Amino acid sequence: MEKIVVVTGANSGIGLALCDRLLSEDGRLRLCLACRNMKRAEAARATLLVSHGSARVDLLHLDVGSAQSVLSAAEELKARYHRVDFLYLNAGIMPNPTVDIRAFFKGLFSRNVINMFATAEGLLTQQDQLNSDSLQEVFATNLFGHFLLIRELEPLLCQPGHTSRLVWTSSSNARRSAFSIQDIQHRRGKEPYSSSKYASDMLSMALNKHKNQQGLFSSVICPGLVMTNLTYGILPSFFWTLIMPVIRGTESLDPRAKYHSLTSGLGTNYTEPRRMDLDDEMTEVFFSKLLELEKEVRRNLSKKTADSEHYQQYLNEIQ
Ligand SMILES: NC(=O)C1=CN([C@@H]2O[C@H](COP(=O)(O)OP(=O)(O)OC[C@H]3O[C@@H](n4cnc5c(N)ncnc54)[C@H](OP(=O)(O)O)[C@@H]3O)[C@@H](O)[C@H]2O)C=CC1
Ligand SMILES: CC(C)=CCC[C@@H](C)[C@H]1CC[C@H]2C3=C(CC[C@]12C)[C@@]1(C)CCC(=O)[C@@H](C)[C@@H]1CC3
Repeated sequence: MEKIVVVTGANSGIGLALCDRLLSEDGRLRLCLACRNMKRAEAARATLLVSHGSARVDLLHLDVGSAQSVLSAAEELKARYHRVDFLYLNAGIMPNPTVDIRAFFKGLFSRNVINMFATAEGLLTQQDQLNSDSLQEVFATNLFGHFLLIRELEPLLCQPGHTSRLVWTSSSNARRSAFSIQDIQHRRGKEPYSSSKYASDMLSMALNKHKNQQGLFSSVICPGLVMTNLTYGILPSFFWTLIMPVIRGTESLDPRAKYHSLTSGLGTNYTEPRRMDLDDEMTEVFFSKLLELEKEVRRNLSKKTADSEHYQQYLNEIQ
């Protein structure tokens, strides 16, 4: 049977490489590239078709950082497909990253050096902002937009007698201490990326608890440090070329494990499951907070739509 695979943030970096790999593994699948920029999505499709000429590659406009766009994209998916077998929740941002150079050199001569290179703990901060739904942009993009998408796609993901999979592109930068259950959007901190990735680890576990009975399974992977637009936003490419041979200590289906992609000292690539630092009770509280926030975002959207309809009606009347 033809498998339907949807990948968010599929037009570059890890998402595009993943699509290429998926098509190499199974030429019969139907791939949907869900991207916010259709020009880039078309270019990605063209690239994929060069090496997989007969592949079925669809495009979908999806900005995971906008609740309205997520709802429209979900409607479109429901109109196009009867089922989604794999949903890769890959789109992600790390805006305005700053590297703490002092902490880097301090860490270089400490016992924590390997952990520092693998997780960037204590090295990276970002500057976040509010998006058009008044949510923190990193939380909205890396986590909440994907959560809303899953909720909207439940009819395609939870089908009797059928199994569907969610795969989150998380990170070894996900850290419990960067996340606060009192501040799930990370409004007050300086590590929104780390917080959002920890939140996706928790959400994956919560979804397994709540949705496994309905045939929906979620897992988390960490691709390790990969040279993409995201990393080029941290440091320029020539710098990475210089330090990459030294620091390519990469990370990557047990619901409590994160699948880390790693490279040994001899350059052999392998994956290793590692247990995530998750707390059952906090995960449940987080899940209910997301459901509450979902209601609020939906209420605000309906109000916005009603307001613009009234305004349109008013304009029609005065014309
Ligand atoms: N590179 C690395 O070392 C690591 C990356 N990751 C994770 O991997 C994932 C992919 O990142 P990576 O490939 O590195 O970086 P890229 O910047 O190359 O890819 C990110 C993708 O997400 C898309 N995207 C960003 N914001 C949105 C949005 N609002 N709606 C839809 N799509 C969006 C981008 O689209 P556009 O081109 O339009 O910006 C792009 O296609 C991210 O979740 C990242 O956190 C995890 C661990 C390590
Ligand atoms: C300033 C100098 C000389 C070196 C700085 C190196 C760091 C910029 C670099 C070391 C470990 C890296 C790392 C990431 C970003 C860049 C580093 C901090 C990530 C946080 C990138 C995104 C991810 O999701 C993680 C898996 C990466 C972990 C390692």
